[in-house]
Amino acid sequence: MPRLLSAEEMREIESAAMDSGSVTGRALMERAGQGAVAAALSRWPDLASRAHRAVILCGPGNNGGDGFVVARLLAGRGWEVRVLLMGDPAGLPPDARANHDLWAGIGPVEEMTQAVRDKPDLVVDAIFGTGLSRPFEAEGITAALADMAEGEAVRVLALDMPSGWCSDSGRWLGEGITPTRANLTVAFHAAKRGHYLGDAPEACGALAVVEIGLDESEAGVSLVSAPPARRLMKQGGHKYGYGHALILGGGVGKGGAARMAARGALRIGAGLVTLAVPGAALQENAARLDAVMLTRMNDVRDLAEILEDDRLNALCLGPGLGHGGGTRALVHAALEVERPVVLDADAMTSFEEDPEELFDALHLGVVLTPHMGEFARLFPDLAAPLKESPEAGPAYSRLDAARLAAERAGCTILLKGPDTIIANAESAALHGAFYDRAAPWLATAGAGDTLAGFITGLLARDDDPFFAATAATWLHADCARDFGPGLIAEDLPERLPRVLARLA
Ligand SMILES: NC(=O)C1=CN([C@@H]2O[C@H](COP(=O)(O)OP(=O)(O)OC[C@H]3O[C@@H](n4cnc5c(N)ncnc54)[C@H](O)[C@@H]3O)[C@@H](O)[C@H]2O)[C@@H](O)CC1
Ligand SMILES: Nc1ncnc2c1ncn2[C@@H]1O[C@H](COP(=O)(O)OP(=O)(O)O)[C@@H](O)[C@H]1O
Ligand SMILES: [K+]
Repeated sequence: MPRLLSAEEMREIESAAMDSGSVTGRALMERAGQGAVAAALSRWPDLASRAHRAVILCGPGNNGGDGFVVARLLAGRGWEVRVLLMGDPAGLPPDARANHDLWAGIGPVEEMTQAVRDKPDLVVDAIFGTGLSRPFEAEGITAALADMAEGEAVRVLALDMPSGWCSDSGRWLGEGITPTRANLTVAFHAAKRGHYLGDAPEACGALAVVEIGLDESEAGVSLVSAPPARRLMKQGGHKYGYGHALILGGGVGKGGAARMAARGALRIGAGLVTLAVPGAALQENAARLDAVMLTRMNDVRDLAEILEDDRLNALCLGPGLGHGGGTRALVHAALEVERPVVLDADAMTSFEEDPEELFDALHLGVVLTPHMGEFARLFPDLAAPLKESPEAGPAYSRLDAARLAAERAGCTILLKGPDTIIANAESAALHGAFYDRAAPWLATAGAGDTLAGFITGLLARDDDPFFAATAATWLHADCARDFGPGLIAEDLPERLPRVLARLA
């Protein structure tokens, strides 16, 4: 899986390469500028066909240095280029200063005033990249960038990050100031976490990652990519070889969520799936189910009895289960048998008065699948800082919150959203439903129930919670993308055969 870096990890990789003598900072900066120009011309071929007008906004650090390189390269293509600098050239770091001086031999460096009134063909935002450490305070500039990226006439190219967004957290560091936007953001060497977190992906527009000659490394967190087909296909054997998932369902008239989870678990390849519901709800469920089996479970004693069959090797509790003491007792019984368990929705919310009671009972085989609301009920102190405006970068992120939660809970956490984070004590990964993987159709009732079913089905086949959570998340988004507009949650399991066939 591709790696997503923090600013610090990026600086370490860069320093290690420079210390080894394999590359200089100047060379990296030159390649960054070249890569940015190439990415822009490839995205907008009309800009490649003849000379145009550009305004380059350079900041006080190395991001600004990249901007001077871009200015020089565009001028070399015959473009009319204006360069505006924020701050004093004497304060620029050495490589940026050198590129400033090269540009100064070609054209003037103007002071960046509050407003950018020009309407050129291309504006390059090289004000701040990974080094932004304080809130960005220039409303005139940020509003102009946002405006231009919104309109049709001017293309906004951001170097590394649209300025003002924190590249570690994807959060806007400028309370009360209009957030910047770009039409294309070019990241150097690797994408940063902020390209896939929070509201920043939307502000980035499109994302291109350009190679600048640094070696691949294991630093960072994974960006979830397609799961390996070999772990998803069936190769002979008996249905019990693919596990038997048990999904607990709700009472009369409340069975839809669990039925969708059950169907998801079966479609993703669990050998067998059984839905356990109260006696009163058996009939209505029987009328809606065929391949999914049904069993009666009126209370926790029934559940304990059902679980005596140890072929039931993955459990799902939550969708439509109802809040309260009854659900808490079921969760305890499910956790006691120490089998892989997905706890979703009501199974988590039932512990909001005393999350510690839940944490004490969790084990490594558990996957908790909260959306932000549910997360805040179980981990209020970890969620609260995400609601306050950050005062400095790098800011606390959803990734930080999910990792801390996983540590506290001692299991795998899957924090849902367009940016979904999967974390446990050993690993963390981020799935971004952005750019060419946008899946806005997942914002529909029951999408989460289906995801819980996908995870449970994979856990029945392969008891690795981190794999199950990441693979299910990728497949879930792929099903939504494959279906497209008009998606409702029931469609998700029905798209799995196509998505799986494409992977094979
Ligand atoms: N690390 C690397 O390997 C490479 C970095 N490159 C570029 O260098 C950038 C990082 O450079 P820097 O670390 O110099 O960081 P930046 O250029 O992003 O900004 C840092 C500068 O801005 C100042 N600053 C931070 N917040 C401010 C605020 N709110 N108002 C005013 N000033 C503020 C800092 O004091 C510092 O002088 C990357 O984003 C990328 O564009 C590229 O040249 C390629 C290689
Ligand atoms: N705009 C979006 N883009 C991508 N994925 C989304 C979006 N909105 C929601 N999702 C995904 O859809 C699912 C919704 O789950 P959840 O909030 O639990 O809904 P429900 O309770 O209705 O099932 C999650 O997997 C979430 O990551
Ligand atoms: K920038």
